[in-house]
Parts: sequence; C-alpha cells; structure tokens
Amino acid sequence: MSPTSFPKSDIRVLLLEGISPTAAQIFVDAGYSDIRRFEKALPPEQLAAELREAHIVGIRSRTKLDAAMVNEGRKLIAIGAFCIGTNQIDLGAAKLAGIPVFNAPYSNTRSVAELVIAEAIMLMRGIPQKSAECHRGGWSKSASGSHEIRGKTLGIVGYGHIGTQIGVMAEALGMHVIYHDIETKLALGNARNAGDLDALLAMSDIVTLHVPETPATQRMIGATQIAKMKPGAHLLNASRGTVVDIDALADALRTGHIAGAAVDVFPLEPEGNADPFVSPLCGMDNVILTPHIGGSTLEAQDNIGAEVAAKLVRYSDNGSTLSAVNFPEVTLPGHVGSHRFLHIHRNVPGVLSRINEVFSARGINIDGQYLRTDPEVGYVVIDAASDREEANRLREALAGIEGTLRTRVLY
Ligand SMILES: NC(=O)c1ccc[n+]([C@@H]2O[C@H](COP(=O)([O-])OP(=O)(O)OC[C@H]3O[C@@H](n4cnc5c(N)ncnc54)[C@H](O)[C@@H]3O)[C@@H](O)[C@H]2O)c1
Ligand SMILES: O=C(O)CC[C@@H](O)C(=O)O
Repeated sequence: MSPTSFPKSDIRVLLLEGISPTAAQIFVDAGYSDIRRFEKALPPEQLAAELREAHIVGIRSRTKLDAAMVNEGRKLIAIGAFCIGTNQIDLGAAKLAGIPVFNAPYSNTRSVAELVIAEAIMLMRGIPQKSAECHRGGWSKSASGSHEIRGKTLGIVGYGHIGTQIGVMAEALGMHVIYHDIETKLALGNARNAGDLDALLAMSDIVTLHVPETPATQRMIGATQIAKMKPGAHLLNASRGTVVDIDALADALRTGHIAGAAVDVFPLEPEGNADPFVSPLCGMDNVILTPHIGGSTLEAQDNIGAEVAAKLVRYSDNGSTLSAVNFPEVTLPGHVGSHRFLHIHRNVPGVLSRINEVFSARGINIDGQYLRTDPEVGYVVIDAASDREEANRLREALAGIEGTLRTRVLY
C-alpha cells in the first residue's frame, strides 16, 4: 500500500447515489477505511455538510456540484463522476479549486447501445402501443404500421463511443447507418457520414441522439429539426434531456409526423425514486419512457465503480491525473525513497522558479520533477528525499507561494 500525506484512515471517501459496492471495495483494498455511502443524491444542505468533511467524493448524474458546492469541499482532493456525463459538475470551478475530476468514459456505453437497438426494434414494430392495448384488455392483431428494421436507415447524431457501437450492431441487423458528428470520425463498417444534421434527419427512418450536453447541443432537436425528419420516422434520445425540445417532440407525436419515440433522459428529472415524474410525453402509448437507465445495468455499474475508484485511488496515492477531464494530465512512476510534493497553482509566470527555490534554499536535491499546464492551471510534482518534518516544512513553504491552489505531500 502506498502512503499518503496523512493516514489513509483519516481520508474520508463519500460515495453518493448508490454507487456500486465495487467502488467501496477498491478503496478498502487500497487501505482506505473511512467510507460513507448513500443510496441517493443528498439535498443541498446535507450535501454541503458532507462535502465539508470529505477528501474524495463520488457522484452520478443527479448530484449537482456547482461552483458554490465545489467550494464547500475545502478538504476535497478529487471528484469522481461514476458515469460518462460530467455536465452536473462545474469543471472550471473544480479546476480552479485544484480538484481533478475523473469519470468513466466507456464502462456503460455497451449498455446504452444495447437498449437503443432493442428500442429501435420495438418502435418499428409498434410494440409499445400494442403492449399498452393488451394491458388494457385490447387485442389488435395487425401488421399495419409494423416494420422490420432490416434495410431501414438509422441516423446516429454523435458518433462517439456509444454511437459507433450502435452503428456496428445496427449493420449486423441489416440496417443502413449514417451519422453526423462535429468531429471527423472514422466510419466503422459501411457507415456513412451524412454530411450535416439536416441531411441525416431527412434520410433516416430512426434518429438516435448520442451527443454530450454542451451549449451547442441544447435543444439541437427542436420543432424545425423535427419537421425535417421523414414523416413516420422515430426519435430516440438516451443522451441528455436538454438536447431535445420535449414540447416540440410531444406535438410531433400527437400529429403523427413522428410515429414513435424512446426517451431515457429529460430536461427535468426527479431527484429521487420517490419523487413524481412529470413530462408532456406521459400517457402517449407510442413512446417508450425510461427513468435515465440507459447505462444502468449491473455489469456497467460494477465496471464504472471499479474504473473510477481506481483512478481516484491512483490520484490519492500517487498523484497521477491521467484521464482527468478538467485537469493537466500527468502520469507518474512510483516514488520509492523520496517524498512526493504535489503543487497545483494558477498558471502565472514565475511559479516554477519559486517552487524550485523552496528546495534549493534548503539544499534539498530534487530527484524528479513533472510539470503539466493548461492555460489556467499548472500541476507540478516534485520527488525529493527529506525527513518527514522537513517535508511538512517544505509543503508549508510551497503552500505560501503566490498563486498556489492546493498542495499535498505523499510520504
Ligand atoms: N442514458 C444514459 O444513461 C447515458 C449513459 C451514458 C452516456 N449518456 C450520455 O451519452 C452521451 C454520449 O456518450 P458517448 O460515450 O458516446 O460520448 P462520446 O464523447 O464518446 O461521443 C459523443 C460524440 O458527440 C459528438 N458531438 C459533440 N457535440 C456535437 C454536436 N454539437 N453535434 C454533433 N456531434 C457532437 C462528439 O464529437 C463525440 O463524437 C454522454 O455525453 C452522456 O451525456 C447517457
Ligand atoms: O448513472 C447515472 O446517473 C448517469 C448515467 C449516464 O447518463 C452517464 O452519463 O453515464
């Protein structure tokens, strides 16, 4: 077990929103014992109180860590988003507080892709309506409005980790796949770049959305875009609720311009399972509604728990920020025989030389030094041999350098 700046038993790990037990186990195996787990997102006041005592916090999509909440975490050294999306965290505020944020960019992507393919088949067969009718005691045995997906065109908006997997599966089922992305992407199989969003909307029998929440994707599918879709096409959204104008979608479903939809994410989602769900789509038989569970399989959650916890442990034990989403990335070797000093600062001229002066003024030789910066923040890691008391004095001197955001020493 690698040592840290204070006993691991004093490092409080806060895991919210029912994060998989695999995460807690990774911390326990790494020697951490103060682990507080909650099955739900916490109300703001309780969240703030918990954050004040936590060194590491793990959340999923429901916990909003805005700038004020991030700054409650005065002891925080790292944040784990146990999911893909990090839009619930003010990443800039976390960076300026010297806190790297880690997520799980791949672990639940297969689960989302499988759900989307299943829903595409269900929608094309009109199964949601037929099932609802049967539940009400009805019986409408008919092929009307029911289609195979073979030979149909699937339009994927956002051809990233999820979009590409859906494309591969859809081709295996005999679909034609087109995609639209703002980045240049390698087309897998026979998938084709649609050219632009309008062209994709006009050509697709099924449109599925897999973009992140960004200013550019806010309501990127509104009344204008829906009108450009083929009459009788289907729309699936398992990305973020803000991507679709839900009222415009409801209107198009009512007129029949859109034959059916599957929606997993909503502009406003209930805080917890006991809270009511309200949406203009409620009560529409041709809509599959799911409670943001695209990535919620036991396999995905176990993998996410292991992946993000391992990144947090690595940062806490070793200082590596590899794959942090908001932070200069540094991959570090072990530091046997020396103390490791972590210095996070505003990226202004002169900080590095002042850091080096702290060591040279005390006649301490630097064994290794690693530096990464981005336009706002610099992250310097220094390995140097010193006794523990001297290491504490060095850390205090480093903390006194103007522009310092956070310091830590790993013994
Ligand atoms: N429903 C769920 O439970 C669930 C689970 C996992 C992920 N998600 C959501 O799905 C999103 C996509 O996941 P992913 O793993 O495929 O992410 P990804 O980053 O691998 O892919 C996103 C793709 O969208 C593209 N993109 C970004 N802005 C765009 C725009 N304006 N127009 C067109 N393309 C754009 C990117 O270039 C990228 O290729 C995540 O950001 C997350 O919000 C939801
Ligand atoms: O698990 C969650 O709460 C969110 C899952 C998904 O939206 C993600 O971004 O990975």
